[in-house]
Amino acid sequence: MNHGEGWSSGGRGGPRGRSQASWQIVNRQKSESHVTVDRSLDESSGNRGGRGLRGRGRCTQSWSPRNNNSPEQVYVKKSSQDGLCSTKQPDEVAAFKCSGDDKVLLQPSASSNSKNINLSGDLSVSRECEDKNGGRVSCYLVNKMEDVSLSGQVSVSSTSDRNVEISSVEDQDEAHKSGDVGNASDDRNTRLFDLCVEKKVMGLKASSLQLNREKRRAAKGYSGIVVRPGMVLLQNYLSLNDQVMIVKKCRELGLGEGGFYQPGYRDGASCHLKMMCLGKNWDPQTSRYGDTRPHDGSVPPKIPAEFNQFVQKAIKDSQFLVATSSKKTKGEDEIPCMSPDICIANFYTSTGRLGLHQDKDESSKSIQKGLPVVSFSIGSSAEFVYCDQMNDKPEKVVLHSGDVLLFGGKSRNVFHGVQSIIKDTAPPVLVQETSLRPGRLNLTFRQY
Ligand SMILES: O=C(O)CCC(=O)C(=O)O
Ligand SMILES: [Fe+2]
Repeated sequence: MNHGEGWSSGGRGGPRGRSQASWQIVNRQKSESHVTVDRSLDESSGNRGGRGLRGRGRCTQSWSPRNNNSPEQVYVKKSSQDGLCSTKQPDEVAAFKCSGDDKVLLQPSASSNSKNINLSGDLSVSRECEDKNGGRVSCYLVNKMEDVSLSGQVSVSSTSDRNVEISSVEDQDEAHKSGDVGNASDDRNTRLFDLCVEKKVMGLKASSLQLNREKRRAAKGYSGIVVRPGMVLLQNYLSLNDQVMIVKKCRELGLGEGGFYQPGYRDGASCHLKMMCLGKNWDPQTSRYGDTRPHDGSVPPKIPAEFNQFVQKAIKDSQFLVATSSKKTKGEDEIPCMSPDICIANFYTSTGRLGLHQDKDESSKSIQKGLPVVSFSIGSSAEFVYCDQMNDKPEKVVLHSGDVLLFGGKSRNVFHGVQSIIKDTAPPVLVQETSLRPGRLNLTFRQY
C-alpha cells in the first residue's frame, strides 16, 4: 500500500437533496461517466491494488468548471412517503415509494451552475452533474432523516495509563512530515492514538446558530448519485447520531488491542495517516491480509455489528438507486451484495493524504465478482480522486462527513486516493459531542 503523494489542489462538493419525502432523477444523460457536483446551495461550508503497494506515482491535476453538459431531461418524482430510510434505523431498509403520476418534468439547464427548484413549498434541489465527455448519469434520491440530538456531553479524557497520543494537530502534522523523509519509528508504531482530544484542546463551543443550521441540514436527508458505473455516492447518508456513535466506537477500539497505529511502508516511509484494521489485519509492508498484526502480534478487533448493518443498508440503497437510474441495469449487477469481514479505519489529520492505488489485496474471487468497497467519511471533508489508469487525469469528488461512497462492479479496480483534507469542515455538533480531533476518519469495508 504505497500511497502516492504530491497533489495539486482544487475541487468541489456535490449537491445534497433538499426535499423531504421525495426522490428525483436528475440530469439523465447520454453516457455514463464521471460526475462532478456543486453544493453551492448547501448551507454548510461549501469547501467543503490490489490494495497492494499503492502507487507512489505523482499525480497532479487541476480542476475547472465545465459547461458542456446538456442534460436530456430532468424528472422530479414526489413520494407520499415521509421520513424514509434514516440510518438511525438500520433495520428499516429503503422503502422508497414513487408514484408515476406525480412526475414533474423540469427544464434542464445547459449551464453548470446549480439551481433551485421549488416544488410544493419545501423542495429545493441543488444540482450540477457534469462530465468532461459531456455525458453522464446522475440521479439523486432524497429522504428525511431524524433530527440529531444535541444533548449529552461526552467525557473524553484519556483513561488508559498507556502511552496515548494526545498531542496537538501541529504535533501530528510534524509526525507526518517526519515520515516523509525518515523511517517510521517503532515508538510511533506502538504508541496509542486517541481519535479524540481532551476538552481543553478543543476550540470554542459551536454557536447555537451553527448547531441549528446543522440540525436543519441533517433533517434534509441524503442524496444518492451514480458517479459512474459501479460507483455510487450517498451524500449525507449517516446521520449525526450515527457518526457520533461510530466515532465513539472507533475511539474505544482504537485505544485497545489492535488499535490505531502509525503504519509504514516496506521502504521505511510512513503513511500519512493512522490506521486500525477490524476483522482482519492488512499489512502495508506485505500488502497482505492476516489474522494478526505482525509488528505487535495483536488481533484485530471485530467489526461492530452496527457498522455492518449500515454497510448492508448502503448497498441496498445503492442497488435501488442504480436500478432506478437505468432501466437496463439491475442494481446487483453494478453493486453486488457483500458481507464485510474487513474494515480498514484511517484517520487523516489536516495534512493527511493517501496516494492513488487500487484495493486489490482481497481474494481474487471477491475482486472478480466486483464485490464493492464501501467507504464512510466522518469529520473533515476530503478531496477524493479516482481514475481508471494510474496515468489518467483523475476525477475528483469532495467527500463530506456522513457521506458513503461505494465502488464495486465495473469500478472495483478504480485507482483512487485522498488528495487533501479540507481544514475545519467537520460538523461542529460532531466535534462537540465527540471531541474528535481535527481531521477525517474514514472506514472502508470489504469482503475478503
Ligand atoms: O480515505 C478514503 O476515502 C479512502 C481510503 C482508501 O482508499 C483505503 O483505505 O484503501
Ligand atoms: Fe483504497
